[in-house]
Amino acid sequence: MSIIVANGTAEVESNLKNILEDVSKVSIEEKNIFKIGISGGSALKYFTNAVLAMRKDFSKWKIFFCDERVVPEDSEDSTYGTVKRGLLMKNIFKDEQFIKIKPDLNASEAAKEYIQQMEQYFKKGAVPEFDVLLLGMGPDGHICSLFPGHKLLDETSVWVAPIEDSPKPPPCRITLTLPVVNNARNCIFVATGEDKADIAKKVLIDKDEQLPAARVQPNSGNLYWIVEKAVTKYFD
Ligand SMILES: O=C1O[C@H](COP(=O)(O)O)[C@@H](O)[C@H](O)[C@H]1O
Repeated sequence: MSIIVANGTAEVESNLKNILEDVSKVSIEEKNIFKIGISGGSALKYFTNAVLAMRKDFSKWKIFFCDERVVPEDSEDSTYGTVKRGLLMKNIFKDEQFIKIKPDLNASEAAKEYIQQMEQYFKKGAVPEFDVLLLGMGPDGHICSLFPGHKLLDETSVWVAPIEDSPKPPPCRITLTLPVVNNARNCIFVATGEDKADIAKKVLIDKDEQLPAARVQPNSGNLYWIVEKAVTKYFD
């Protein structure tokens, strides 16, 4: 595990940019495609700024969602909608580069349909291997839409699961499951702000596996934590 301590959010973004540039180059050289899963919330803002700072050809990128809220695309809660209102409009990516949910389905149907879309990009019968999963961590230690104490944390039978009782609104979402998260070639966390200091200590120092973020332990991939200095307040 690499913990990168950044002085402020601009440094968080530049570290993220550097890692994304390196790993996307490797994936494209090896396979002619780069498959990344992005998270919502604060991670999305850092992803957007990192991408905007890159001057490169993004045509080989395929962008999936680590989790998505089952809401209309024009809702502020829609992660795809937020991307669309930002990066797409700036002509950085084409719409067809995004593998997005069908928001008119219910959560259970949307999760099944998302798996079908993923099957076009990953080997059927094997756990999908993302090149990168960009992860955020909620103040309760949740990742994707996998919350502490929720039964979905132990879900191993599907790649993508529905959740209809998310403790954080909106309640209906779909999420990658932990076996998929831990099969990624690179998991990159970004965590900023003093309000994440307490949970970061529990995850990174105490390694409390009740917390979803502490259960991100890639099978053979790399784990990066890019944290703002304020997040490390209780590390000593
Ligand atoms: O609801 C969600 O929250 C987490 C964490 O968000 P943050 O704003 O505290 O960083 C996010 O990673 C996840 O994708 C999102 O759906």
